Amino acid sequence: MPTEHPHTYDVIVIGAGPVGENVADRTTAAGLSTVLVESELAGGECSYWACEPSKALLRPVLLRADAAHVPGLEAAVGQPLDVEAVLAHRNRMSADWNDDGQVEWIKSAGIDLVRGHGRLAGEREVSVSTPEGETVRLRARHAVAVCTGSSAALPPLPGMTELRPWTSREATSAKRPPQRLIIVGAGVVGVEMATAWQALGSRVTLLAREHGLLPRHEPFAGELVTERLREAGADVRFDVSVVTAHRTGDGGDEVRVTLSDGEVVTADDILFATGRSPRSQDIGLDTVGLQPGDWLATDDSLTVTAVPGTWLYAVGDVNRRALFTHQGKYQARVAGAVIAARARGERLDTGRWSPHSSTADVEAVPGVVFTDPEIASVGLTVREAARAGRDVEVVDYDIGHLAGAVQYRPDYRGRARVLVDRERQVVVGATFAGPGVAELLYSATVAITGEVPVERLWHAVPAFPTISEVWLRLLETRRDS
Ligand SMILES: Cc1cc2nc3c(=O)[nH]c(=O)nc-3n(C[C@H](O)[C@H](O)[C@H](O)COP(=O)(O)OP(=O)(O)OC[C@H]3O[C@@H](n4cnc5c(N)ncnc54)[C@H](O)[C@@H]3O)c2cc1C
Ligand SMILES: NC(=O)c1ccc[n+]([C@@H]2O[C@H](COP(=O)([O-])OP(=O)(O)OC[C@H]3O[C@@H](n4cnc5c(N)ncnc54)[C@H](O)[C@@H]3O)[C@@H](O)[C@H]2O)c1
Repeated sequence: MPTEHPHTYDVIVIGAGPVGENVADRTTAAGLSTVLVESELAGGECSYWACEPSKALLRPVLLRADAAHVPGLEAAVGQPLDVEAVLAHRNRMSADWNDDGQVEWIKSAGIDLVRGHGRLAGEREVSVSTPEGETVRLRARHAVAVCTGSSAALPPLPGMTELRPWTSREATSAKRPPQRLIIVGAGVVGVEMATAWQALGSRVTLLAREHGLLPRHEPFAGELVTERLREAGADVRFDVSVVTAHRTGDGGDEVRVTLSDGEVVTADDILFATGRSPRSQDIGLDTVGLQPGDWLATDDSLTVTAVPGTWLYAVGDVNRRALFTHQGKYQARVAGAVIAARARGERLDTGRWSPHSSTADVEAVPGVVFTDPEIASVGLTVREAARAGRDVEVVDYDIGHLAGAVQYRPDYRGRARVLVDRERQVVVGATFAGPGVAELLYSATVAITGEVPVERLWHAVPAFPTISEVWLRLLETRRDS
């Protein structure tokens, strides 16, 4: 039976992933009473089945790939990885799938937490089905923020239940490496998990329906990752899709996949890394006139524009603007400021790059793919610039020519590209592909969001001998071309 009197808060946040937690933090800091509703583990996908465990699996792999090529270290790192130790580290970095630490933080920030499945129940109302079988009704004075994230999207193949495929959840939490692993999908999850499990002892077959890996990146990024994956022993195939997939053998312990080119591939497990779906199927969208299962479109203030009254917000993966933790947390800071301003009756400041406008998740989304080599990108690619009709200069440089790169790893292979807006003379896109480039990305992000004139970049002098000298070489290449 529903309880009689709804609990009233200024703000209700559905979903205590990294994004929901940050919305709640900002609204609480602004003096608004806030409740978080969480159906699984506070901390969300990122903490337990995405960023944290995947990077914990990859860090030893990438460090070893670098160290194995540094003179004097080959022998020291020549042994196979200690798989048990890597998996134990992964478990620790996932807090052993226990959210006590997060709950403690939520309490210490002055935020209330209600455990259970939250659903919108009309304007400013949320009903929560608790694990105890009760229904708790919540009412918001000002805002409801939907921060329910995304889950793995599986292709519509027959027999999926019997196939028992891995999604990103199993790929990041598996207790041991399968002997053979088929991975379907050439995006970020596919290539990162191929890199990790191949190094941890699985024989990986990576199936791309595109003609290359990482189709949303500059083509050279996917080419370098393909080269290294093949050197590591992975079977990387392009232009193929799965026609049928089923389990065979004793107890169904073998997966048998027929491909569009007629080939048959077998393995112990199969991972579908084929994109994401919004977690919006069962959150009461129909009670506010929206379609269950849809992504929640917002304007730059993160307000769901299809619902009148500026009380409903969608923040993080569920709005599909930029599916990254850091970008969702950026949106959370903006949404928190917007909710607080509206609650105080203030006018919003919604110009580009202003406190109430989520601008960077359109103009300058940084992302690192933690493969060997790392791929770090922000802003436009050449393909995106062409699609948007932007007139850009494209400047390329071979990072392997840098003294800093050779110091880093004598066999360094890598490439950098920046796109310069011809009219405004500012950088609008950058991609770095090579070992150790992840930490370069912030410099490019500052150049783009700060709209730093290219001529001024000559005065930003990179230290010798570092990989950052790539900035100087890119400027010289542009000047001399
Ligand atoms: C394998 C993998 C690796 C990744 N690595 C990175 C990385 O290195 N860096 C990076 O920036 N991004 C990475 N991402 C993306 C990142 O995980 C997401 O962008 C991020 O988790 C989105 O945060 P969120 O809070 O919007 O959603 P989520 O993290 O999905 O959290 C949503 C929360 O809402 C809860 N919830 C859902 N429905 C309800 C409901 N009805 N009631 C109550 N609670 C509900 C869920 O239980 C969950 O806790 C990775 C993704 C994957 C799949
Ligand atoms: N390091 C990071 O920051 C990181 C790591 C992992 C994931 N992520 C985020 O998570 C998001 C999801 O990643 P993802 O790799 O699942 O999705 P994605 O959209 O990046 O890639 C999906 C891939 O699957 C392919 N695909 C889709 N349907 C298919 C089908 N039916 N058959 C064969 N191939 C199919 C696509 O062509 C594409 O190559 C990313 O957009 C990224 O923002 C970030």
